[in-house]
Amino acid sequence: MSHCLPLSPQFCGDSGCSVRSNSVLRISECDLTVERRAEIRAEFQTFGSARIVDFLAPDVAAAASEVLQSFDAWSVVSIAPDGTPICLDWKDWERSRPDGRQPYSSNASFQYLFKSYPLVERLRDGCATGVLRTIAEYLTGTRFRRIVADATGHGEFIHVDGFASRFEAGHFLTTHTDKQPPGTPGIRKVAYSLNLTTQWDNDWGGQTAFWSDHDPPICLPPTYNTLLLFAVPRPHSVLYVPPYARGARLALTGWLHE
Ligand SMILES: O=C(O)CCC(=O)C(=O)O
Ligand SMILES: [Fe+2]
Repeated sequence: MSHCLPLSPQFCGDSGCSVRSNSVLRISECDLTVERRAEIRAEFQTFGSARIVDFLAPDVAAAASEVLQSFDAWSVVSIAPDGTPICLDWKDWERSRPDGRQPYSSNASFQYLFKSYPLVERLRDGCATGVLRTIAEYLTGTRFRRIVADATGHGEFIHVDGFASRFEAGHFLTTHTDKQPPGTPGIRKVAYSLNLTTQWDNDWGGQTAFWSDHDPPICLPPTYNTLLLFAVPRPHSVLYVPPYARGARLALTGWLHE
């Protein structure tokens, strides 16, 4: 996946997005029993993926969901016909492509179209604010890395990146493995996706699908406040959100690097 380039603080673009941020993150590590942690690890080791429900404290998840719902600093990301990644402010995208739900046609086998916000980059350049900043600090901190190391049986992770995504009608992400783009730091070992959509209809697409030559596909609906972890590389996609979908699929996604 491509990501928008970091901006300098004067160009943050989300200065209007002041949010309450005093909630203290009380997250799964303390809440998960030893048995539950062992179950999650066994699930990950058997299936290459695991889900942790009720991941964020309820007030934190609700605040983040609300902020992302009314967020304005999205870029539309996609791949241009010549194969170059696109990352355009969503308003410019709509101006330049009045039917913005239609992706560029491309000969490439990989294509995507959705709204993205480079949360961890914004944390680093000092632009992330409010509850999103709090969560970004948590996701890049040692505690989250320890939880994921425990849940997956991996060794220590050295680096975490992440972005927020918003999939609306017409959006999708075709099959890819999350294999490391050349020149980026670390080695991706585990992908995470924390869903923050409060209400989602199964008929609205947006499921995370895992594909295999040998096993039946696995199709996971975006479940609110559930953290999905899966091993990298692994073929997966986010299914097309049809024109009749009335909601937006909101998630925080990224990778833990070894
Ligand atoms: O949001 C998801 O479920 C997965 C997203 C994904 O695969 C990606 O951004 O690379
Ligand atoms: Fe992916």
